[in-house]
Amino acid sequence: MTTTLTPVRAAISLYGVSRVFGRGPAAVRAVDDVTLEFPRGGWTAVMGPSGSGKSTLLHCAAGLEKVDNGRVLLGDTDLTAAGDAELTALRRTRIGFVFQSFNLIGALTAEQNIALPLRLAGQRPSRTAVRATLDAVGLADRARHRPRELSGGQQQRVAIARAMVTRPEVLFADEPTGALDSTAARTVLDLLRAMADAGQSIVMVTHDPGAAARADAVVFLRDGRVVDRIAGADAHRVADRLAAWER
Ligand SMILES: Nc1ncnc2c1ncn2[C@@H]1O[C@H](COP(=O)(O)OP(=O)(O)OP(=O)(O)O)[C@@H](O)[C@H]1O
Repeated sequence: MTTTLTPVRAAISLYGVSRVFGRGPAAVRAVDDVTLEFPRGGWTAVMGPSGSGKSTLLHCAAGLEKVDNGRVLLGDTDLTAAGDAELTALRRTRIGFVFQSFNLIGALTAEQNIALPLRLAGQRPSRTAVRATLDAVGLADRARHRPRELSGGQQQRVAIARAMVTRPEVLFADEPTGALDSTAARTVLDLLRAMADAGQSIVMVTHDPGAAARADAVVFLRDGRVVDRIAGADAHRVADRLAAWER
């Protein structure tokens, strides 16, 4: 008999994941028994009414937040079984995270911001590698600029480059276009689309049906639970579906 190993299909798998804030009658089940796979090489958007648990789910999936119940797997690595040191190492090398507010370090140039995760992971960043990452987000000519000398859209692209410099298996983005005007948002979404087309796994929380429609699939949350999933939908269909769950 031959044994074949089944390749892990999902970039991130959640099994029965719950995250509860507070205790007793005041307890909030921000994520409530969620079982969900984010496919490898796919771009998934997470939508839902305000307070439905999107950010908490994203943080649990990225190992930024402990879960109260269930398991989170990155590929076949169990994040929920990892100790703090292992989790820190995983977050630095195998996971990238982009925030709505960019979170760049103001005193550092674009290329220094991008090199930071490599330094934190104990590597000596090569200037060529850092410049290549900056080039990939269309900002080769902004290497020496500090965040305040960049537009919001450029800052977010530096933040994406910083998240990507370690070649993470999954890029998580929490409202990456939430602070951008529509032109800058489109540039950032074009970049994410190109990355997904090149095989990058992306999980993105957004309120914007237009942004969600650029993803391959949209997962809808309500009261901490997954209530719906659609694929290949345009912005109108995403907006209609979101409105239905907001009622
Ligand atoms: N640290 C915390 N302590 C207590 N309650 C929290 C905490 N973080 C989130 N919550 C609660 O958990 C629920 C889900 O919050 P979460 O931020 O995940 O929702 P969201 O869908 O991302 O919301 P929004 O769209 O408004 O950003 C909310 O009821 C929120 O008040």
